[in-house]
Amino acid sequence: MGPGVAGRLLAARHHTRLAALARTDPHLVAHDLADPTPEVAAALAGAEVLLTCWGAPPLTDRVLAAAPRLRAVVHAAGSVKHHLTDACWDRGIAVSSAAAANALPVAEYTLAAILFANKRVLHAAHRYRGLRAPHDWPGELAGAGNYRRTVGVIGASRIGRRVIELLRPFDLRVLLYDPYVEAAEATRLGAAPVPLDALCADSDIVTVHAPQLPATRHLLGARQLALMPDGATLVNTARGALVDEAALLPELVTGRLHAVLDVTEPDLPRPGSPLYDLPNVLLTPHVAGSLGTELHRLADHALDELERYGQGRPFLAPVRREELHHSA
Ligand SMILES: NC(=O)c1ccc[n+]([C@@H]2O[C@H](COP(=O)([O-])OP(=O)(O)OC[C@H]3O[C@@H](n4cnc5c(N)ncnc54)[C@H](O)[C@@H]3O)[C@@H](O)[C@H]2O)c1
Ligand SMILES: O=C(O)[C@H](O)COP(=O)(O)O
Repeated sequence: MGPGVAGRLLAARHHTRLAALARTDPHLVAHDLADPTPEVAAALAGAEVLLTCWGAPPLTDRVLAAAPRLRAVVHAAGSVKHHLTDACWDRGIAVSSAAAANALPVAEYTLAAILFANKRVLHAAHRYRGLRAPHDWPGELAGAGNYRRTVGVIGASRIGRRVIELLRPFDLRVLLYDPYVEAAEATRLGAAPVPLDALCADSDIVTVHAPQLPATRHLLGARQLALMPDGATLVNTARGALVDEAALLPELVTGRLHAVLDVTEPDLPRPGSPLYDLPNVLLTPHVAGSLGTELHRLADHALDELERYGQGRPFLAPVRREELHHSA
């Protein structure tokens, strides 16, 4: 685990818990691979479990060769794609990640974005700031409200599924586009399965939850964006690359569309990008899933998994080899 990340991720109680775990099971060790001291190399040689996170160096063939006793890897973050290789599965090493735990905060952010978009909160706040006298108040905001509005969810991923779940109590129609999900499964989740173009044309809010893959680059391109109704909102908490930003910008600059963007491409828009100032855009710096206490959620999840491993129980959130190749 990288030292900076460990500092943000592990609260004092986690260090205490980790130390207690290591005491109860002498084979359970967690060390900082970023600091290749002889002591760490020796620890690696005896390590049965590794705890990794963002910022940790990838478990290359060299690291794996230096850890002959390694039986399990617990990744206290999302996708393991940039941290592990097939070699882990070839060696039968059990892998767990906190991607499922990370899904809830992102889904919560999305729910908040959807509700605020429907209530036209951004728009109202912007107008309110410019008011000089009460009689300037714009009155009813046309198109505002939840009643009978439609949310289009792209991707029945871990996060997409949680979003659909969180939307259940509201008076909203939910559409789902996911080429890998059967219609019956979409219906069971509580969403109507539709093709991508139909989702864009029929949704007041389009929210993106697919992984970044070659096939999903610019999934929302000029055609899909043009299909979105006037005044519709795009919510992107997935990856900037899924949306063709060059096609999105004019739609935002004219005010035809609104957007809530936690991710962009690159993640921090270039200096001077209109995204920073447009009144119809809410821009956040990739924080939907990993802000403050949410990092502690990931640490708690990872320590639960370490504890289960120590007790000889299977992981709650095992990662299949296929996720290396299909996940974000
Ligand atoms: N903003 C944040 O803080 C934050 C945090 C965590 C994850 N993310 C991002 O959110 C997205 C979802 O993450 P996840 O862990 O839920 O993903 P995931 O790994 O669960 O997604 C896999 C699923 O996506 C669906 N999918 C695959 N290709 C698709 C396509 N072409 N169109 C529609 N659906 C498709 C399939 O159902 C597949 O099972 C990812 O892009 C991830 O990087 C962002
Ligand atoms: O934005 C994200 O996807 C989360 O911060 C998790 O990232 P990761 O999947 O690359 O760990």
